[in-house]
Amino acid sequence: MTSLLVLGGARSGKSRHAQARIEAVPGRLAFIATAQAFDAEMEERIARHQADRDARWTTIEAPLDLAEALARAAQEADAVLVDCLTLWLSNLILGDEDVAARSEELLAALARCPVPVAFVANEVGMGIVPGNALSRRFRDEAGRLNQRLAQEVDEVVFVAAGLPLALKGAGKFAAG
Ligand SMILES: Nc1nc2c(ncn2[C@@H]2O[C@H](COP(=O)(O)OP(=O)(O)OP(=O)(O)O)[C@@H](O)[C@H]2O)c(=O)[nH]1
Repeated sequence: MTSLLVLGGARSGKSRHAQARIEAVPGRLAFIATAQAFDAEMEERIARHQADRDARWTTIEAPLDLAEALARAAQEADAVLVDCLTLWLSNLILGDEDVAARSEELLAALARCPVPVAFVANEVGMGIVPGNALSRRFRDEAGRLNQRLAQEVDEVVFVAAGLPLALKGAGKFAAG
């Protein structure tokens, strides 16, 4: 089934773009959230996102077990949105997980996914080189993960200032 990767910076409109693309698919929709609410502001943000999704959506929260969540979501829904890969990567690094193994697991789950799936990820690393090793590792791993996903998916879009820029396979995702 076709797949989409939506890249962008913070508050670029990437989540909104990905949600709209998935909502164009008829039927039941699954939202896999990798975020965790650690404070009241994040709780409010999450509540706003939930209110923005209609009754077609179900939510699965998967801060670490993304491959398993994708396989499960694909059985219950006609299309799946994963938001976001970069936060998932951050959860893996902070949890001292094996990033390479987890990434391979995710790519295998994507290859087996029977329904359209869209991933949201941050384009990080366009600023100055971070001053500490952990941030530099995160930046490198995020770039690597985006490249891996971009190779595998049918369509890649970069969103800046709310505007989508086609990077690969324009319109191929969930067409027809
Ligand atoms: N745990 C949880 N997280 C959610 C839920 N809905 C959305 N999120 C998270 O909300 C985050 C995106 O929200 P924002 O931080 O407002 O968006 P942003 O990435 O800064 O901005 P955009 O580029 O406009 O998408 C993602 O990391 C999602 O995982 C939910 O139901 N549960």
